[in-house]
Amino acid sequence: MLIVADENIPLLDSFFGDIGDIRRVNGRNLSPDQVRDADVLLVRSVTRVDQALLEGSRVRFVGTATIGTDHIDQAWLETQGIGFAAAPGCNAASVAEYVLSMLSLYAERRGIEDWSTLSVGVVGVGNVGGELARMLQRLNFSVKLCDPPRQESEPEQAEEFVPLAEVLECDVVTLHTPLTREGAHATNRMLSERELALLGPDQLLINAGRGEVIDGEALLARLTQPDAPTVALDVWEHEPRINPDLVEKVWLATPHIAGYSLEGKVQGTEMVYRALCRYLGLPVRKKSGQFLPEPALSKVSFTSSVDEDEAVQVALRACYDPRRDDARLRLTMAGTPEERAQAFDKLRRDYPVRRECSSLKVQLKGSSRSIQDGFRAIGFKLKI
Ligand SMILES: NC(=O)c1ccc[n+]([C@@H]2O[C@H](COP(=O)([O-])OP(=O)(O)OC[C@H]3O[C@@H](n4cnc5c(N)ncnc54)[C@H](O)[C@@H]3O)[C@@H](O)[C@H]2O)c1
Ligand SMILES: O=C(O)[C@H](O)[C@H](O)COP(=O)(O)O
Repeated sequence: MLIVADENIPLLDSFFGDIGDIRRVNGRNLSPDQVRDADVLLVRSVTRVDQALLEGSRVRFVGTATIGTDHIDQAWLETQGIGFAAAPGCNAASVAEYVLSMLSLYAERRGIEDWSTLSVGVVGVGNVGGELARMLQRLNFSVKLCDPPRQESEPEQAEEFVPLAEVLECDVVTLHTPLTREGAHATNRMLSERELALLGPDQLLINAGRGEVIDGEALLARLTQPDAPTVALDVWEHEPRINPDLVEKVWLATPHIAGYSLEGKVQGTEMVYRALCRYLGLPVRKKSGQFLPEPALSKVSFTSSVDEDEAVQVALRACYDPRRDDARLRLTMAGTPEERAQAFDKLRRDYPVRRECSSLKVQLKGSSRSIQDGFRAIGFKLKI
């Protein structure tokens, strides 16, 4: 069996080595010739999988080691009887930690002592937005949720949700919707000139969903106005050819790495492996946990005199501080458009190992119940 796989999927040999021969490819430029003789195709978000790529090939199963599926023409795969699996939720904790770090940095930037006084609006309350909202609620933030598809399909939970306009009143608005172009709740350019005009200078807008959910031109125009909101973007229109003018105007700019914790990536591989085993009728023998190395930072300890919020944020930023990724991206902005696009992909391909908060043991001497709850909310392991 031939498995053609994106070279950026980690642990290909460990998970798939005994299922078939693996051919590693650059997912960004995959051509029909490279997949024609494959039985299985494993991709990440940068490969468009559709009729143009697969027609006439031997491919019977496609897996994407990602949460997002907007790069896959699932309807066409179905018409061809080609099996398909994604990795829902694999990197949800990683994205939630990215957002929490943003909140910590934003509170500091604004001189806000207690970060939980910021109100947070979550748009798209699925695996990522749901996980984030749970963490925020346990950390005592006031949280508003916007998810019209869920509001409609879960009438018993309907009062949990508010309209987009109400969420846009929060101190922080964070986007976690998929990219959809059709239907009553299509998200393509969901935030355009009109919605962006509702945001003011004391607000932070974060996009960690898909770039096209915000109209980039409208955002750039809004950011040139004196009363513009603060903006943090992880995802961009036209990746990897992102707009350097937008990077310049954005507060924190990262190259689509919010979900790039090692745990998130390895769980993505594991979920696709499990789905392929099911498809082929093979036993599932491997788990992501067996391949995760000891983290470089495995323990932190705090004394009893520590301030609760400060301790949680120190530990959080020790695991992930987006300013490093922002600095790396800005350094690539000087080149030609082609050099910038290559640099964007290179930053993602060579991404340093980043571990989730769950990999860090926190020792708290003589701590209160509420400080323990704060750490637990984000998934740290506690040693009391
Ligand atoms: N930046 C990153 O690294 C990164 C990582 C993971 C996922 N993502 C993106 O985040 C998206 C969300 O991930 P998820 O795992 O939570 O997906 P999910 O499918 O579990 O949840 C998405 C939620 O968005 C809701 N939604 C759809 N249209 C909406 C609209 N118009 N307004 C408000 N809500 C709407 C859906 O009802 C659903 O509840 C993915 O589709 C992917 O594109 C980005
Ligand atoms: O959809 C996802 O899971 C994320 O956006 C993911 O982090 C994308 O990573 P990529 O496949 O582009 O490496």
